[in-house]
Amino acid sequence: MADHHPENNGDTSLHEESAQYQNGNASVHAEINNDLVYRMPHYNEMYTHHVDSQYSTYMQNEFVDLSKHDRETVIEESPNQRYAKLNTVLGKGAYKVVYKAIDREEGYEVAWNCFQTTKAEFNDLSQEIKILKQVRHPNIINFHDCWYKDAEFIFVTELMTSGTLREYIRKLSLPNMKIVKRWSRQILKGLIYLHSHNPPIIHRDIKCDNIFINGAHGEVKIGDMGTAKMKLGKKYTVIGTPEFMAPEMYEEKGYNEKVDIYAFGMCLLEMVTGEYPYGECKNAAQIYKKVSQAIKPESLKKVQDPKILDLINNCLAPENERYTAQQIMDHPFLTVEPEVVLMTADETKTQLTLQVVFKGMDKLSVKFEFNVERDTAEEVVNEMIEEQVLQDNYQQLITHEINRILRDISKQTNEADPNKEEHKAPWPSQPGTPPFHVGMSPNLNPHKSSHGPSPTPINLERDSPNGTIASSYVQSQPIMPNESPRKNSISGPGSQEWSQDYEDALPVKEYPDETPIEQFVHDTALAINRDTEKANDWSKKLKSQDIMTVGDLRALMDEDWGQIGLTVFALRALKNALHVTKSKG
Ligand SMILES: Nc1ncnc2c1ncn2[C@@H]1O[C@H](COP(=O)(O)OP(=O)(O)OP(=O)(O)O)[C@@H](O)[C@H]1O
Repeated sequence: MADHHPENNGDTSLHEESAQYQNGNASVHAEINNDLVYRMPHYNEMYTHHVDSQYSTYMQNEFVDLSKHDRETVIEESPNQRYAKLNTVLGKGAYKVVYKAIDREEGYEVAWNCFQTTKAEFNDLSQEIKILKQVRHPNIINFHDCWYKDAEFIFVTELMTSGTLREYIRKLSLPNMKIVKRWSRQILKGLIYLHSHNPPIIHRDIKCDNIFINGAHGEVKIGDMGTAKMKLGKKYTVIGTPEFMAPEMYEEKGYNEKVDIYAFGMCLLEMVTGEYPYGECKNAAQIYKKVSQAIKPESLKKVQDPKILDLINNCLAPENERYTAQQIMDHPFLTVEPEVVLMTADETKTQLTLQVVFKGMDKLSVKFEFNVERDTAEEVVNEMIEEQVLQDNYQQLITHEINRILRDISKQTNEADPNKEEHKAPWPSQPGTPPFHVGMSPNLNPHKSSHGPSPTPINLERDSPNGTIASSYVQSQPIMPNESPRKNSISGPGSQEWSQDYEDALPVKEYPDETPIEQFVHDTALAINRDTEKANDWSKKLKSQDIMTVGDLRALMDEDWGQIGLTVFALRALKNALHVTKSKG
């Protein structure tokens, strides 16, 4: 066991004299008559020096060696016999011992937490327990059941398979930004949920040791929920983990859920630097001094990325300036860069179904058809932007992504058949080649695509037997838990949506041939949630081609439709509306 020496380096701040300290990674767990109790945050480095002998019995100098447990056996059962505790210790903290257990009803492995306390303190927790049982969120460790037995408060929670975020950070040395973003978003989702509770649920001890990982799916969940109050019930006052404590927590003026945001900022700092915040401080007193003087951790100087720096600085700002969890989620650092994935391709790899996916976000993904011989990435992306199914800031990225897929396909096809001329496409050949600008399109077809001044006829019917769909897009809703995927749902920007049978939304009245084109266009645009401005734009384009009435539109030949200069989406809507009015009228 490592020796613990009280450190005194001349600082005269609070608690200094009695500080027991191992190194910068220790956490303060308790304050006993002004004495602070520290422990190493990682149980495998358990050098806890607990003044409270009741806990020090199992805390001091223990190292959990899971390899000793070569055979798992049931050693205890819950009063209702649903949960069976195994002899495998998952971990030990300053307060809890956590065992693996089995939920016999569901067949899941669960975590059996043992927390020493008195019956009176347990009874005091009834309100917290009630709330904990209601907390249900994919990014918060589930609380299943609890009871009191032999001076222990025992509670069963969801089991996490891959340890804590802190251990993961150490394992990966420095996680890449993609992982940091993914973890952060999951933590924030949990915090948004907790803070939107009425009254807000404050975690009070957010830190990388209390955030758990399921490695197989990269799931991240906030743990150690509600134990702040339990720890308060001890005969000393828990003050949290100083490195992660907002300044207002040190004061006795009260605090709100923003303390979790401050702590999240410190977690983010640890994630991006791999360093425990305030590692330069030798004890909690020094940390307290810095925090109270608004001096940020040294490791913050290592953060180069201006977006991350801005975000962390905001989290560490004074309470009234600090962002909410939702505002952090909307911060530019955490906005997700979408990817384009190839969903399906026909045998000749000409007709593709592609999808813009915002991974890990509740953003709508956009699915669209792409014909390699007729469409270009630029045109399709521009069209999606014009139709407001894609934000214009993604223009370059999505164009680049589509071209990347086309390059891959072209490469594969050439490898399979090097003599096949038409697949020697002029796609950008270097991975880092800037995306094409409009007008520099890698169009394979000398007759141009379905858009613009093209002599190539387009068929706007989705279920066209000859499959000559140009680029229709289908925006699909994110699949929420307990919700089955919506089939081919089409939605406009935001939450406006129209379903696959959107024809029902189209105008039903029969439009006589002499109906002014504006009226028909306006009704159609409105029915599919497009605004008046869009309708006017469509009408203008139609009129510029001398299409003044519904009769003029009906008289158009297929190839004429391609000359109107409207997006495929608009053309489809109008054509379908004509078809619907005819069939319904
Ligand atoms: N749900 C869980 N699934 C798997 N392992 C867990 C779970 N909860 C806790 N553990 C393991 O048990 C260890 C001790 O838990 P924890 O850190 O929450 O205890 P604690 O006494 O509340 O400590 P602290 O107050 O410092 O957070 C953790 O480090 C982790 O390894």
